[in-house]
Amino acid sequence: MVQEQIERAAEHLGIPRNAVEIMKRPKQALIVHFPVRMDDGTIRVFEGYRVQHNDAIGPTKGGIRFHPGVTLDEVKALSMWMTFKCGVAGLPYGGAKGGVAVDPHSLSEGELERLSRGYMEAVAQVVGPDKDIPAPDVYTNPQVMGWMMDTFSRLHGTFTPGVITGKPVVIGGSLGRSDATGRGCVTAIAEAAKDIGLQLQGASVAVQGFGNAGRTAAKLLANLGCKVVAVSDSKGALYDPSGLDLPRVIRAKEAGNLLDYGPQRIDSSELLELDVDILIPAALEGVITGANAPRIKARIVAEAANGPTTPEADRILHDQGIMVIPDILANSGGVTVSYFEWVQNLTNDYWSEDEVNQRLQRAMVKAYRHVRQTADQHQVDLRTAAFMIAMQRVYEAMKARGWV
Ligand SMILES: NC(=O)C1=CN([C@@H]2O[C@H](COP(=O)(O)OP(=O)(O)OC[C@H]3O[C@@H](n4cnc5c(N)ncnc54)[C@H](O)[C@@H]3O)[C@@H](O)[C@H]2O)C=CC1
Ligand SMILES: O=C(O)CCC(=O)C(=O)O
Repeated sequence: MVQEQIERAAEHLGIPRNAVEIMKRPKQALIVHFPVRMDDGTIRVFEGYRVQHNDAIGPTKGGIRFHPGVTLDEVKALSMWMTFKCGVAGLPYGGAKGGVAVDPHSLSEGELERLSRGYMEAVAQVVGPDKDIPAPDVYTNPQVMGWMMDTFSRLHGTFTPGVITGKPVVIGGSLGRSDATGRGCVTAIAEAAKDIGLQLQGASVAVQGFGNAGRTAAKLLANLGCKVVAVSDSKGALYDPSGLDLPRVIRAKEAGNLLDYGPQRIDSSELLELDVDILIPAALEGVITGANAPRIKARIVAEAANGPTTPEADRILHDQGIMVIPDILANSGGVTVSYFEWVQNLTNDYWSEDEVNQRLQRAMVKAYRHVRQTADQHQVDLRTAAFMIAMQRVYEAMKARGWV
């Protein structure tokens, strides 16, 4: 998918073929196997990855995913999206990603801590505050970042908060980071809504995935007057055309099962095809495909998730006049505030939540407007425009460094 997206953007850019070829592959991929002692005394060996795609612009950056479906190929693609996300957001970073194939929900707290520390110890040689800076992704959270920061700091004998972002605030995390991905996504949606004349007051919203990204996006859109009619997680989906009671949904999710909200349930696959104004895929890749895209009715699809739409589906949505705010723009609020966290760690100067949110707002509006203007100028969709901006920047950095 990402290689096809690169090729599509390259058609509109005058950059040399060798530069495109460099961007189509990650620079390096580390595969590690590390032992973790389980609570019953046995040892399990886990396979983990850290893939660094391109570091022309600066140190690489990107989250760590703990999910049973993680593969090396998936992590490679996610590392590539990170380079272009940082490029479109104008951050001084290249892209990377990490992952372990594991179901963290099947582990005890102690096992999860040993897994997190074991992974960091295994990849410590390739990460660092001026090398590669991890962060949270699916099924990892501030506590996991805290354990990893501690392990790295102990290995180096120096308190090193800048090695990882998304940490608990008390050990150098940034205020506003937990909400940043959803908040940034909502800013992009608000800009897009203005462009197509959609009133957010009363607009209907469906959100696939009710974690860090999806839950915050739902909450903030509800604050803006939208009606959140459907949400889902890995266990199933809720739908109420008159609007879900979000605080009650959140309570059900926090108590262990989203579906305990009530009988307003639908099949998870139906959520994407609901007649809503705004659809937010906020779970995993490849959920909007050539098969279901013709039935998607939303006016705006805002990709909080990475890679939710296949290139074939992209073409179909475009032909249907549906506005897709691409992942590398829509979810770039997370890495933008991660960058703010890293700056705060390196300077020891800590900002208020208001300051973080205001800077995020400015960054998102600027990135969105730049993408929109490029799309209009070249008569391309927003994803192609976002890739064009990012690829041009990466190319210029590679040229300035004498790589091409
Ligand atoms: N956390 C962050 O800062 C960022 C996350 N993202 C992307 O956002 C997406 C979600 O990540 P997070 O919210 O961080 O993860 P999370 O672990 O906080 O939440 C994931 C959510 O997706 C749900 N889910 C899993 N499988 C599902 C399925 N088949 N159908 C419906 N829901 C399903 C889970 O139940 C959970 O509610 C991912 O694609 C991630 O790469 C992108 C940028 C930054
Ligand atoms: O916050 C970060 O550094 C990266 C988050 C991430 O993994 C993503 O944007 O997909």
